[in-house]
Amino acid sequence: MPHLAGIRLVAFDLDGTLIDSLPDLAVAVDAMLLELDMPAAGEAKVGGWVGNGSHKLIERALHDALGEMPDDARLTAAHERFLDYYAEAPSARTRVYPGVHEALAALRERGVIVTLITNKPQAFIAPILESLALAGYFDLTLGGDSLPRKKPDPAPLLHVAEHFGVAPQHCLMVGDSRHDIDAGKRAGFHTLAVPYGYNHGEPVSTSRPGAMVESLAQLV
Ligand SMILES: O=C(O)COP(=O)(O)O
Ligand SMILES: [Mg+2]
Repeated sequence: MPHLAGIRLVAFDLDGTLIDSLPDLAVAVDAMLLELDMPAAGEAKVGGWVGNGSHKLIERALHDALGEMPDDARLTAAHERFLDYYAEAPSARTRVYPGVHEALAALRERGVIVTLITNKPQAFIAPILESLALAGYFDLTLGGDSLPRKKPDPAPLLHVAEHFGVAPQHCLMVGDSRHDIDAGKRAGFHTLAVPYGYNHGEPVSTSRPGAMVESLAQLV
C-alpha cells in the first residue's frame, strides 16, 4: 500500500472520483436550459463545467447559452431551477466507479479516518450516498456550501484535519480535478489523483498530484 504509508485520514472528492454523476447533472442542467428557452447543452459540455460547485456550473451554462455573463437575478433564478430539477433525481443515472466500495471498506478496516469533501451542495450528499450504499463509510462529509470557502481553498481540508486532530502531513486528498490537488497542496496534504473524472477537459496530471492511480482499487 505505497500510497497510504503514514496516512491516518483520507479526504475523498465525490463527483468524478467516487461517482460518475455527470448523467444526472446534465439532465438537470438541460431541463433548466430548456425551461428558459435555451438549447440543451448535453453531457460533454456539462462535464467541462463541473468542479467549482453548482453556482459556477449554472453560471457557465448560461454564459455558454447567452454568449455573455448572465446578470445576478437571472443566474440566481436559473440556479434555483437547476437545484429543483437535480433534487428530483440526484442519483437515478449516477454510478459508483469500480473499486470504490472495496477501497472505502479497506480503509475503514485499517482504522483510517474516511471523509468526503465535495463542492456539490451539502443538501445532495446524504441522499446520493444513501441511494448508492456509500453512506456508511464516512466519518465526516462537507459540501461546497458547508463552510465559507470551497476547494481549491484549503479551508475544508484543514477543517477535517483539525476536527480529527490529525496533522496535514498524515492526511491524503484524493480527487479527479485540479481543485482537489490544489486544495490538497495548499493544506499540506498528500495528494492522489484519478484520471477518469472531470477536470475541465484537461488531464489532471498537469496539476502534478503526488501520485495517480487508474482505479481506487489500487489505493489499498
Ligand atoms: O459540484 C462540483 O462542481 C464538483 O463536485 P466535486 O467537488 O465532488 O467534484
Ligand atoms: Mg470532482
